[in-house]
Amino acid sequence: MPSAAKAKKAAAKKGVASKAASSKAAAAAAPAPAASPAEPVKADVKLIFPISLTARQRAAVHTIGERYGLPHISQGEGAERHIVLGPAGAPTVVLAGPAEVCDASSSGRDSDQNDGTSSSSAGTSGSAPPLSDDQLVALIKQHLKLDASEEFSYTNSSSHGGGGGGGGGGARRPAVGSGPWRRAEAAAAAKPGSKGLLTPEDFIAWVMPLLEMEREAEVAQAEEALSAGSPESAAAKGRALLNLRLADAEGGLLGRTLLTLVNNKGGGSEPLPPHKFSPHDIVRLRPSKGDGSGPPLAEGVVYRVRDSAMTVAVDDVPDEGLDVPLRLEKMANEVTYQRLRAALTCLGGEGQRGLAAPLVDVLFGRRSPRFDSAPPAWQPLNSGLDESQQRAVTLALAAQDVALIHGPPGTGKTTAVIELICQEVARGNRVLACAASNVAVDNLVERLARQDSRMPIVRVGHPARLLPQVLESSLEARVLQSDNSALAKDCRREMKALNQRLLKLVSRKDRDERQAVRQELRQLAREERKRQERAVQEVLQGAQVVCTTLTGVGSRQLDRLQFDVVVIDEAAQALEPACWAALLKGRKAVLAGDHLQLPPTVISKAAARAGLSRTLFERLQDLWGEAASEMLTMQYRMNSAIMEWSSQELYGGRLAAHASVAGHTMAGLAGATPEAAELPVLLLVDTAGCDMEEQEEEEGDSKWNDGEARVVMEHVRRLMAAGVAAADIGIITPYNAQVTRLRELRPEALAGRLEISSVDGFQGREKEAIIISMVRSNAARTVGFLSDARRMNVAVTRARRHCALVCDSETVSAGDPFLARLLAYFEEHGEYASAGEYDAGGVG
Ligand SMILES: Nc1ncnc2c1ncn2[C@@H]1O[C@H](COP(=O)(O)OP(=O)(O)OP(=O)(O)O)[C@@H](O)[C@H]1O
Repeated sequence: MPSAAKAKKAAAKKGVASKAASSKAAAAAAPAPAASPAEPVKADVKLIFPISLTARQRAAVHTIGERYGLPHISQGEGAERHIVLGPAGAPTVVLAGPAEVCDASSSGRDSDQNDGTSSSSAGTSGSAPPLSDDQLVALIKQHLKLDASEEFSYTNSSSHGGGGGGGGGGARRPAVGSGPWRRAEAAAAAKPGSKGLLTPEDFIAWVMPLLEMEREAEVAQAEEALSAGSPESAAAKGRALLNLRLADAEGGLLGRTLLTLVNNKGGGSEPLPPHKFSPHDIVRLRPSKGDGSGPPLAEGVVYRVRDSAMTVAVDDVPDEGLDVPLRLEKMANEVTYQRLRAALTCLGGEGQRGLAAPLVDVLFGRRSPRFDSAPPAWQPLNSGLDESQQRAVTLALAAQDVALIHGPPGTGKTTAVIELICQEVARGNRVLACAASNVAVDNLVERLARQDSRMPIVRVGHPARLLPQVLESSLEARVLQSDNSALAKDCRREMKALNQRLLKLVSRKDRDERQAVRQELRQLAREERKRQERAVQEVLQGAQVVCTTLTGVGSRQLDRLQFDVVVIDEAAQALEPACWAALLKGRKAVLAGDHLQLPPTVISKAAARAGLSRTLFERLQDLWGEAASEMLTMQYRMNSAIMEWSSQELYGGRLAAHASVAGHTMAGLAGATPEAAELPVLLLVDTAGCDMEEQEEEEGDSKWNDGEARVVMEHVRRLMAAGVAAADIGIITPYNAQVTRLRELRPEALAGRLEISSVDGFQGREKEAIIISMVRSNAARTVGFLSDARRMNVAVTRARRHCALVCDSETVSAGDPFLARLLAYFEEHGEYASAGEYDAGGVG
């Protein structure tokens, strides 16, 4: 290693390692507030906390707010994100960092941790050193004048219930262990008269304008890209594809036609230009030439995207106009907003909440969650369920209104959800199983079918949006198999014959017969509609599990259906209004998710700032916390060195690695060569001082970094030389422009195997080896949205055996304390390499 790089490494190590050590100590102290309620306090100041709080500390501050009845919100985005605790109109106290504790606290604790930072108004500056847990507690007690002897101890939620028939409890029943039931009641008691709680009416009044802002932002984004500029600029933004040729049109997707479009250049063999289309997008097809103002040739849904072809499912194929160069445009999806508004209107009308009325009360904190008094007896169908998964299923089965399953990465929340659904079905209950994304819903359908092939499942959704392997369970496929559907088909056949006859009845003398045929046609049309509707209703009524996306719940077909249980998987990725469409259909709700992974996408920055991206899952964690939730703690993906960073930084050190994965390394992979033994579990490739600066797009604000992209590809070569298959490697970068750059550098032969994607594209997935390209390298030390802890949590925890971080340590460490701790962790527990050596091909 060149000496300059060594010096940089030493300096960087000194700076970040000490922070990592303090973070570890903080995690060990883990001051989540005790769950029991306290007298509401009347604070005469409001506190603004520094952004350097760990995610767990932030969660603790919110819980303290809940506990003492104090307003508490997160404000700002990225580097500006901070928490405000206390009444809105009160004078502000900006908390700077550890020094303040020593200046102002009478406790005198933690003086050894004081690093001399000014306590004045460094405020939300990211440069303030992190507060330890003790310091955070001391500051809160001091400023809010809380009882100094008040204990804030980390509470363990694992004490309620056992699996496989153990556990259980009830609102009036002495809890098993400390049990969630009593905590729920007590927490409810701390909210006398529900004062200060959000009502459904408040929520609707607050969220409707935010949804409108979001709709406008989405429409503006689509329209601006398509009409404000030239078609070429829409294409440059990835929202239009120009000069396409129709290569194929095939029927068969349950009545739709699949149009396959290819690049007109090079006779259709060239790849499509870079674009932002993905399966399920709503699209419009028109001639490539022209200003795009006339009616489109067709509208449809993207069915499949390949490097060199895009397949679109359309309801109606135009008779002509498809033989010219074509343009495909990506549209805004207005239907989603109509459905969200309809669900909220229903929530707003007390009389319209039906069997969900008690649930609504619990979800708005007016009543505490209730649990069965007798322990639920159940025998796991999946005999491999671990203890925390069994506890989660027990809790959800015992719940009468709501239960939350918090599943950190790889801990098997979907596994627990599948077991729960099977158990509910075995009890004769009807289940509505949802998730925000189609992929997540299809995953549920597939895994349910695997668990019990005879389970009557129906997947509701546009066939173009479903994975081929679940088409058989789709509503349309099931409807086609029904008797009523066959009768409807007969009606259509007869109508066709009558229409042909009608065409021939043109003379005056045929008038009476014409009228009779028309009359018959009307009757047949009515009959056909009735049969179709009956077929749909019969299939849906007969299904014990209906699976659909949260948006799909708003479809007309599900209008009158009600369920015993509504299960929402990946709930932390769903907007709260989207959840309501599903929740209003059930008596009880079970939400599984991880609010410490990626939040839902919100396009409008203003709406996100105002709180639209705060999910119901997060809100319920704050409202009921451990009273109604179970955290899964055993993960089945990561080597423990990878897991430990995430566990300490975000999950209070509570994650454990299952023995089957705790020590697995690249050397243990099938096909690994002796070089694989040299691959560390954690690797930091540092570009500091290597002249690898970030660059920015002219249109749009994405960024890329050529130097990093080369280093990443060099590391791919090193992994492959060690016998790692390209399909076992994933490259993650937070910036779309870097995704494009990396794909350009990817050897053609690896195109279908070496996956390169944004963090969002990898959520819920895993690879044996993950390489993260962080891109940011600038003199101003700005890191932008890299500092979002949830994004980085998802990126790192996709890796099973090896995780490599490629970044400029000077920019990244200086830009954000959370990232500084991440780098320190990698250095301390992994290996360090200079990108200079890497770029020259000198490593490995
Ligand atoms: N009890 C168990 N024993 C063995 N393997 C398990 C167990 N539970 C889950 N797994 C495995 O761990 C992996 C992750 O499980 P699952 O997809 O249910 O987790 P998840 O929490 O939903 O994941 P993610 O955080 O990625 O969304 C799967 O391969 C699953 O088969």
